[in-house]
Amino acid sequence: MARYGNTYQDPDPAYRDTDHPVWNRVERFVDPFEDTDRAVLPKNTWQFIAYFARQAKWPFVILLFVGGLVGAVDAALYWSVGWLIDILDNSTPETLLRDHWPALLGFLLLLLVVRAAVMVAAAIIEQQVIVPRFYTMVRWQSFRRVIEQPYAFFQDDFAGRIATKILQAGESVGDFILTSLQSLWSFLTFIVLTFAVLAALDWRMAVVVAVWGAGYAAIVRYLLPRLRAAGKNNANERSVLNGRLVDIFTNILTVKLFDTGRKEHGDVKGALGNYMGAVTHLTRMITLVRTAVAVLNGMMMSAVGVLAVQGWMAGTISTGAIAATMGLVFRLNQMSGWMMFNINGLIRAFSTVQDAVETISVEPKIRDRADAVELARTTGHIRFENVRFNYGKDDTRLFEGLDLDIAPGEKVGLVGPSGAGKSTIVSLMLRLFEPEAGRITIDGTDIADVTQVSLRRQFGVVSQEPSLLHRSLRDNIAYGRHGVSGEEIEAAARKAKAHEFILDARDPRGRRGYDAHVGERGIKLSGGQRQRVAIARVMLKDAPILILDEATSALDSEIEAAIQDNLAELMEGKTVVAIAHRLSTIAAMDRLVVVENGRIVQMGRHDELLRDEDGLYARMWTRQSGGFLSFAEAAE
Ligand SMILES: Nc1ncnc2c1ncn2[C@@H]1O[C@H](COP(=O)(O)OP(=O)(O)OP(=O)(O)O)[C@@H](O)[C@H]1O
Repeated sequence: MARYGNTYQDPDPAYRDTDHPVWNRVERFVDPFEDTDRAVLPKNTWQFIAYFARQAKWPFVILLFVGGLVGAVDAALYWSVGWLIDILDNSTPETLLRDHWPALLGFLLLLLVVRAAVMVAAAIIEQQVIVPRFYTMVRWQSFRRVIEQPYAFFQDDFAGRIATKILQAGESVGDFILTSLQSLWSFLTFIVLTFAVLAALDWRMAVVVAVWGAGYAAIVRYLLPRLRAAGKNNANERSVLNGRLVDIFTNILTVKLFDTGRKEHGDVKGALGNYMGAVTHLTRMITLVRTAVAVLNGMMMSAVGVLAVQGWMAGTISTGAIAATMGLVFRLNQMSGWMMFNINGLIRAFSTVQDAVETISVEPKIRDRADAVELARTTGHIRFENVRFNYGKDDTRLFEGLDLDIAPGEKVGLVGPSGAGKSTIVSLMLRLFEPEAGRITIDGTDIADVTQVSLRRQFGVVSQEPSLLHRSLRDNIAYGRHGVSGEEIEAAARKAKAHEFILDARDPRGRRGYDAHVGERGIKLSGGQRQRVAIARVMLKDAPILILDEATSALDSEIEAAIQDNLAELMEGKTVVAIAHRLSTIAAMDRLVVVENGRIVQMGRHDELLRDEDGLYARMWTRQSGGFLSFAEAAE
């Protein structure tokens, strides 16, 4: 029987040929879904890069070797041209093959086999191992750390920005190492070999190359930190712009309804302008670099050329040696121009990693303790003991010495004006935030001593605006419990009065009923329909504590009445904490807790509270019922 909920989804069948016997042989070098037990990734950018590089050590060691060989083969080719010219000069068609066939064969092999083998090895490691697998490994491990961040972390950042950081981390770490090992390393090898060849011919030419190398290093050294700073600015402005665009499109309804003055045009223009400014700053640096390199290279090539011709005239350098020398320095010129782009790419990749590290390697403010225990199914006895809490604001305290004891199976309604702290009480129970002082216990165990997963297993939460994931309705309901059957999902949907509308559902891609997808590119559900799906999800979860945060606010009275019986069944034997502005929906609870400005000002049953006519509850009740609605009516 099919089971649903929290199951790993196999890759799309279209990508199954990734299990190819030949390709896989090399691709298996890196296991993208392996992980270490390190809780927080390194905060230092270099250490962050090294941390991942170590996990794919062998491909990178091979690449280091191959990168060096690329430079050596390149130098050998130019040197061979000179050698070829000299032996042609000194041979006749009759003697050429007879005297030089082994060397000529070697040259042919260099061209035909060695060069190709080195190139293919580099391509395989880069394209088959690093790009698909190593990138995925970095992204996977980054995602796993970020998802462990507490709720507040996600409230303080844009969802799109966090997602981008995870994606970018993979490619930037990979690109940085690839560029260093391939381009930079083979370039350095080439310079050293060129220097050696020229030194053997004429020490003055070697000095020219050494001076050129120092000049090149000076340009890099002077402009590198500046380029780096400009690159970081660039990445920041880009993500601000991206965040702003995503924010606008996420809140498009508000923008459509309120932004009549086209304020968003101005804001986007501002962000685009800043981004362009940062880009301009960066590109100016790049132009300066290119100019400096062009001038320096021109001087180097002319000097070596003059010295080489002088040597030929003096009879110390052969024609072939001139050809080899000029070939080497022309190649150096070509490489150095292109290396600047690579160095620029290297810096850009580094600053992107730096930027991503600031999001990915943050120490989570709330973490399971090392000795955290699994909380077994509780009876739902919740206690707040002398809890002090604010939302990181120094001046105001929301809760100061809050005490609250909710007995197992008790049904408690939290009541109070907007902003009183009702939702915060619930958030603290769920450990979405942590108290500054005091403690919260469930069945006598401090919730700070248990794993967050086992704590949240105790709770079924239906909130005012339940969010549904962009998946099928079935998966959304099955999200409540791992491995449920289709029948159980349907039974829960029936109880939550969701079954009927689900049967009629059809998403834009033609999937119907429980298979229809919800969300941005799926079917659009009304607030009430979403709440019913969320109620079905919680019914399946069957947790001992039920939190109803305005759980039925979006339902019309008819539907509400229809699911009320099932809600009563759902609440049976469970501890319930309900928040509702519509007091009539919670008037029948065992106890009402009235909160005002973070303090509990009244507690008792509905009728008891009404007796205190000047009390906050009686005043709120009178206002809502217009003074006409009796408790008997409300409790019906
Ligand atoms: N994430 C947050 N960061 C900072 N302050 C917050 C945060 N959430 C709530 N607050 C503040 O804490 C106070 C209590 O908010 P809370 O949401 O608990 O009130 P509430 O009684 O549930 O209100 P409502 O009935 O309007 O939902 C409010 O002043 C609110 O502005």
